[in-house]
Amino acid sequence: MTPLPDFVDEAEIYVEAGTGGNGAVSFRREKYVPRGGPDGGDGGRGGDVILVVDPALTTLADLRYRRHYRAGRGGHGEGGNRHGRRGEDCYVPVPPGTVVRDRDTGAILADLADPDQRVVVARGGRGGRGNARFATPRRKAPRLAEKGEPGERRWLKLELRLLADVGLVGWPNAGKSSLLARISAARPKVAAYPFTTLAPNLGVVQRGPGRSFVVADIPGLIEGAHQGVGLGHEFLRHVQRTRVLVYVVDAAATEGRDPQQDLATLRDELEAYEASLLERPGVVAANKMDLPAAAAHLSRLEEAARRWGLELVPISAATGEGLDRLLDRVEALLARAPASQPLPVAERKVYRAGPDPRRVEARREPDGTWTLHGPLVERWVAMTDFDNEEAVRWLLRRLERLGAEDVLRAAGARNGDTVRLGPMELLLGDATGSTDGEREGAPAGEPGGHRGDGGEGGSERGGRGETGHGPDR
Ligand SMILES: Nc1nc2c(ncn2[C@@H]2O[C@H](COP(=O)(O)OP(=O)(O)OP(=O)(O)O)[C@@H](O)[C@H]2O)c(=O)[nH]1
Ligand SMILES: [Mg+2]
Repeated sequence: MTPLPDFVDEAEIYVEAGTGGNGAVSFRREKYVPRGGPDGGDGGRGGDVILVVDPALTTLADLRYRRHYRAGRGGHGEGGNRHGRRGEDCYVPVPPGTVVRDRDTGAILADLADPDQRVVVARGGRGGRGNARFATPRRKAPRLAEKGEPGERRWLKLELRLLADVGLVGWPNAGKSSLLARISAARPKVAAYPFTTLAPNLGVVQRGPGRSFVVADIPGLIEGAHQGVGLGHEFLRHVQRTRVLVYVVDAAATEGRDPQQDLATLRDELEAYEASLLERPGVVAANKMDLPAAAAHLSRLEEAARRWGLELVPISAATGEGLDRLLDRVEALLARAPASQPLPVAERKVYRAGPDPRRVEARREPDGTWTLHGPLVERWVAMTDFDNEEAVRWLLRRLERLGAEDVLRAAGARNGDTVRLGPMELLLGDATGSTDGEREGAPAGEPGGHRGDGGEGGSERGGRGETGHGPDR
């Protein structure tokens, strides 16, 4: 049998959410009160592992190199009813079209087709409750606090499926590849579709501005494919994702087969795999019409097609005859075909994450200073004790990871501009410069003022999947 083509892109990764922080055992200490009430805060929730669709990605190749993804642990609670901070989430970028399964149960967790979909695949553990929560009228001084719960962990199996609009199906040698080459090569604007590993089988057909669709040339179907014979299921799985089918039939019967029978068996195979495939809009391309033998078969093939409710277009991938008509027809079917259906998702535990909390915006205030906005930024700034040098440094590192400086500069901020973070004012400087250069940019009048930990050169960082390692994973 033909070896499996590099058609299915797969990867297995291990995801582990952060453990919740422990609750604290602590008692208030006040003057003249020998022993105050319990004031141990709760531990923070562990971070989640979140898959994020990144439309710039086209393969799962990156995930084969880095296989373990862990989110940060929640902070421990502290005295004074201070709760631990939430563990940092870990983001794993995946290409559109990624189907996510639990490796061990096989259950489909998500079908990530939308360009901005995000899904939590491992939830962080709950933080433990501090002893303040355990006080009762009878037990005023509880000496116990909960431990944080472990985060979810599991192995995932990721599969990249084609998201082609049109699938070319047919017997080996019917001329599917020739057809694809022809409709892709005939127009100079056609670009190789960027799925590198899948490139030989995918083409973008561009019929005019804004009128393009993706065609998949699917390896030849043979009888028994639905049982896994030949490329079997691999192939049929991809057919499932297309919206329109083109049945490519060798009308000249060059292999000595009966074209009419070919079409019938083709339909049988599709039906046996999944009956609904028969209802998918389709058109029969009677290929090889340039060969004299073809004419004799045409009327019977046409009749068979009509019985299935399919229109037939005679073509020749060799000469180009009939291709415009075929593509017109395909376009018309696509216009009416429903968008491809996502796969049914098995597990309800998985939820869709909200909008990306990492997004940062820079705003220019009326007084000419800059401020940063975004869910994470705002939370962090609110959380930071600006009198604590360590805390401020922590905040700046976080902001650097989010690419805050790039955002500021993209928004028009220049060296020497002031950036306000809570009560602190920073001067934007040249991060690549020497330490001397950095001194220049030291904020004026800020006790123990800081700048973004300059040396780490922000823009390359904080990218793919590298985020989210908590402090003590
Ligand atoms: N005369 C003629 N030959 C054709 C035409 N289209 C394809 N062929 C020939 O038919 C043979 C098979 O073509 P392919 O395009 O490789 O067929 P395929 O359907 O992709 O085959 P598999 O990949 O094996 O499933 C090649 O020798 C082509 O040159 C056509 O319109 N006219
Ligand atoms: Mg081929």
